Amino acid sequence: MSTVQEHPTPAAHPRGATAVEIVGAGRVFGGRSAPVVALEDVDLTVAAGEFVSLIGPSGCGKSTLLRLVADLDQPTSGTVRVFGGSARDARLARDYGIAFQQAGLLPWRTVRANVELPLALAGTGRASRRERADELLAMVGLTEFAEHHPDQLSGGMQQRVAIARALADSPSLLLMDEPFGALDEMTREHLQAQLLRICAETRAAVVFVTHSIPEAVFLSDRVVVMSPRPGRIRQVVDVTLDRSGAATPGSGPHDDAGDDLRTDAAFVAAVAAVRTALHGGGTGPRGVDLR
Ligand SMILES: Nc1ncnc2c1ncn2[C@@H]1O[C@H](COP(=O)(O)OP(=O)(O)OP(=O)(O)O)[C@@H](O)[C@H]1O
Repeated sequence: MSTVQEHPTPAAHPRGATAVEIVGAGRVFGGRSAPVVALEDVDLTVAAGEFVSLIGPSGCGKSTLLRLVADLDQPTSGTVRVFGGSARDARLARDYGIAFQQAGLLPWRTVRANVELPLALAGTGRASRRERADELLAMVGLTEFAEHHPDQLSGGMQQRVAIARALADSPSLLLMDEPFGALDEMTREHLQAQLLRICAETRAAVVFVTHSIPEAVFLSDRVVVMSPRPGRIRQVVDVTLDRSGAATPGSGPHDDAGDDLRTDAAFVAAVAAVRTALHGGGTGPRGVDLR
């Protein structure tokens, strides 16, 4: 099993301990005649190293919120700060890695060259780039496909390449929009466990959009439950699980999928808490301590 241990763990980000700070953010699409209020008055702070998932009904603004953080779109009201600066500065400084629903690979580059791209942009030398890309391709199970081109891979395989690319430069922040949505269940659980391990090693903060309640609970320190359009934060569920087992490399081929955690009573209770919040039951305790 490949790990990312030989890459240095980044110290706390030089520009501050808060990865993302969103204050009063709104996004209205369209003209005055038929405006679509995608987001309204969203406040959210993600600490450095924190894993936060966004969950909510289709069209509630999850992707829009992530795009504001990535500086792929701008809020019509409120502010978005990333590591204390503007979202634009963070984009230009390549402070974050992104893995979105569409893999977005460059079709003329090989799989390995796609994974190497963030490192090439950062000026990393050829040998180090190759070593890192091969390590990540092993992690996502695509070693044999390093010399292939994206159109020779299935959609799920392309998505795994995109995840490897997002991790290549060990970013302090990962922005992920349903990155595992197209994968079969076994691969999905394997990559969830790998992602936990990577986050434990690199202390990267993650903002993760998903439709899967178990996935959100398995991965997250906090699950942000959004309401139907106009998207607002309905409830934040704090999830306190002991993930040390799931985040530690195992010795067997299948013992890294966090199976123990997923069958734990505390995990099941957290899933129920998020489900209740999603269905509108926001009257319970804000924090759910399940240790
Ligand atoms: N570029 C755009 N122009 C107009 N409307 C948009 C645009 N992007 C998003 N919207 C609208 O904003 C709302 C939120 O969309 P968004 O994609 O953020 O939702 P989502 O929660 O990510 O949905 P899903 O779970 O289905 O991916 C939707 O009503 C969508 O139609």
